[in-house]
Amino acid sequence: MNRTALTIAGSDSGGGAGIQADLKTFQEHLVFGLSALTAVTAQNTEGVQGVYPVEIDGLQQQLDSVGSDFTIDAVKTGMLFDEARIETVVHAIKKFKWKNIIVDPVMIAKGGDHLLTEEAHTALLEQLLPVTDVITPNIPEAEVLTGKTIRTISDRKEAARILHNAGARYTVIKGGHADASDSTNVIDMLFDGETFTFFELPRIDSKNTHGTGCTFAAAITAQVALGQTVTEAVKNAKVFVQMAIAHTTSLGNGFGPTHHGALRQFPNEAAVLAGEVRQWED
Ligand SMILES: Nc1ncnc2c1ncn2[C@@H]1O[C@H](COP(=O)(O)OP(=O)(O)O)[C@@H](O)[C@H]1O
Ligand SMILES: Cc1ncc(COP(=O)(O)O)c(N)n1
Repeated sequence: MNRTALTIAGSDSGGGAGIQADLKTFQEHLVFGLSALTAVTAQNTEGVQGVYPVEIDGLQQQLDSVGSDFTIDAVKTGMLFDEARIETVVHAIKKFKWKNIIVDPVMIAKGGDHLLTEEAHTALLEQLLPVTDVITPNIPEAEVLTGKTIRTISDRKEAARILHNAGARYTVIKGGHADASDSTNVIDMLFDGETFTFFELPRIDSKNTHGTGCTFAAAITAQVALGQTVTEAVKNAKVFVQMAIAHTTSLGNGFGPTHHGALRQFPNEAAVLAGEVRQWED
C-alpha cells in the first residue's frame, strides 16, 4: 500500500459520510488515507445535531503536517464550511503543488442542514474551481453553482459546460436526485471539456443512502491515486457505491449509511455489476 490520498472534510460522528466515509473507502481500495478536518459535526442517521468548525490555524497546521511529510497522490475535498476554510485549502493546494484534486461541493446534508455557508459559494467557484481536476456535484449543487434549473440531460450538459469554463477539468453531475422521469435508473454524467460520457445502473429503492456522494467521490479519488484515468475511475466508483447501497444493513433509525466493504465482501457480484454498467458517449 504505497499510494496515498488526502481527504479534507468534516467529521460525521455517524460514520457514514464525511471523513469517515472517505477513509473507509480509501482503505477498501488499499490506498493509504490521510485526513485534515475542517469541522466536527455531531450527526447520525436522523440528522445533524451540531456543527463545530475547526479553527483556521488548526486546519492550516493539519495541511502543513501532511503536506510537508507525505507524497500525496490525490486529494479530495468534502465539507469546507466557509470562505476562510476554502481559502486555507486552496493556499495549501498551491503551496504543496498537489495534483489530482477531486472536489465534492458538499453544501447541504440530506436532512437539510447547511454544511457550507451561502457566502462561500463564490469562493468555491472563483478560488477552488480553477485548481480542480474533478468536481462531483449532485443536481441541487450543480443548480446552485450554475444558477440554472436542471431537469433534462441537456440542462445537465449546459451546467457541466459552465463548470468546465469556471476551471474544473472534469465535471461529474450525479443523478441520484434526478426526478421520476429517469427513476428506474441512475445516470451519472462525466464531461471532460469535449465529450460527455454517461454511466447508468438501476436505481436501488433504499432509504440508506447517507454518504453516497462522499463515498462516490472518495472512490474516484482512490482510483485516481492508483493511476486510473478519470473515466475508468468514475465507472469503478459507480460500481463501488452501487455495491455499498445494495448491501446496507439499516443501521440507526433514520437514513442509514452504506456498506463500504460490500465490493470486497461480494467480489463476484461486483464483477458482474461492472459488466452491467451501461456506458455511452455523446
Ligand atoms: N438510489 C440509488 N440507487 C443507485 N445509485 C444511487 C442511488 N442514489 C445515489 N446513487 C449513486 O450514488 C452517487 C451519489 O449520488 P447523489 O445521490 O446524486 O449524490 P449526493 O449523495 O451527493 O446527494 C452517484 O454515483 C449515484 O449514481
Ligand atoms: C461531515 C459531512 N460531510 C458530508 C456530508 C454529505 O453527505 P452525503 O454524501 O450524504 O451528501 C455529511 N452529511 N456530513
